[in-house]
Amino acid sequence: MSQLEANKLSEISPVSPTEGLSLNESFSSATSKVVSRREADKNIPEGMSKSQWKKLQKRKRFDDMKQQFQEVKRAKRQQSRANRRIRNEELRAKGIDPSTVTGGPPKARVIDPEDQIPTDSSVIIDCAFDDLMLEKEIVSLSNQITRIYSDARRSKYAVGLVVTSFGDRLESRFDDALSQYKSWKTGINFSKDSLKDYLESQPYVKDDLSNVVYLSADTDDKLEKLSKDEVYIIGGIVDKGRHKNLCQNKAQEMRIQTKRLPIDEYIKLSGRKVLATSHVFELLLKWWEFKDWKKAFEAVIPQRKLIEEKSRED
Ligand SMILES: C[S@@+](CC[C@H](N)C(=O)[O-])C[C@H]1O[C@@H](n2cnc3c(N)ncnc32)[C@H](O)[C@@H]1O
Repeated sequence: MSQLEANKLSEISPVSPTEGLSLNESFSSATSKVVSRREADKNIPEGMSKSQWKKLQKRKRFDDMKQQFQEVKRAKRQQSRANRRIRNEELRAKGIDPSTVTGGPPKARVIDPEDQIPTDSSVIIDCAFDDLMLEKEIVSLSNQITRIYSDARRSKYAVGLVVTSFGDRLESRFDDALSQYKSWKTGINFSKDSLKDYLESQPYVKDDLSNVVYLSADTDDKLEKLSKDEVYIIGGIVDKGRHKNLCQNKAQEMRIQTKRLPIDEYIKLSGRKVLATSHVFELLLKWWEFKDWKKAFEAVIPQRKLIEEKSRED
């Protein structure tokens, strides 16, 4: 880090108004506030009631706090910008293009659907596992779906995107905290239908389901490439590995073929090679872009998890 950058960081380090005060200092600061409020009560302007005066003082305190809060926010923004600059410089020094690394520079803008290249393929996020998740996992899944929608709208390639079995706590979470989803008219279809009912209602799905692939980490069959006219299903669940074979078994019962991503070849993950729903979706989009798994993994999976080219060849 250059001295200039270090100076900048120390200048903007956010400190809350009471941070660094001892308990005694905080107490005496609070006590002095009460005293000064009493003092202030003596200054009630003529013609103003005590409650009007209190309201006015409260408003003033709120405005002061708001200003402090905004300053802290601004400082945090500046700090993360500075951090990003440093990180990008470090990546460039290693010969890595920061735009190819997750969490790199700002993402591409939303692309007009008219300008996206059609892949004639679809992705279904199967969300039939509401009762298997903890509350915080529902929150995580809803955030992942938001990210999936955003990635789909920024991708050069268009895929049909559907969420099936949309209901229960997942729907409530969207209604309560992510209600903007109701205005997502293009790019994603939230369907209450189960996976089975949805597939049956779609003319592009073959009767024998031969153009449908359920993605699962629990199969030996590798997904070598994506093809047009195919439907890829990703399990919409966050389970921290509690429910092994869940989607594999469901697909088998529905007579849908399963395929796994060719992870072993490209990333080092200890144990089962299970990725988050949103990462899998992003990988599919990147495959369409590069037509190459290696490049897709490099663009999506954090650098530290990628197997170095050399050790891979060894
Ligand atoms: C967090 S995982 C869910 C794991 C869950 N226990 C299961 O049975 O699939 C979310 C979904 O991402 C997809 N997925 C994750 N890792 C994968 C891999 N290595 N290959 C193919 N699909 C994968 C699967 O569709 C999976 O259901």
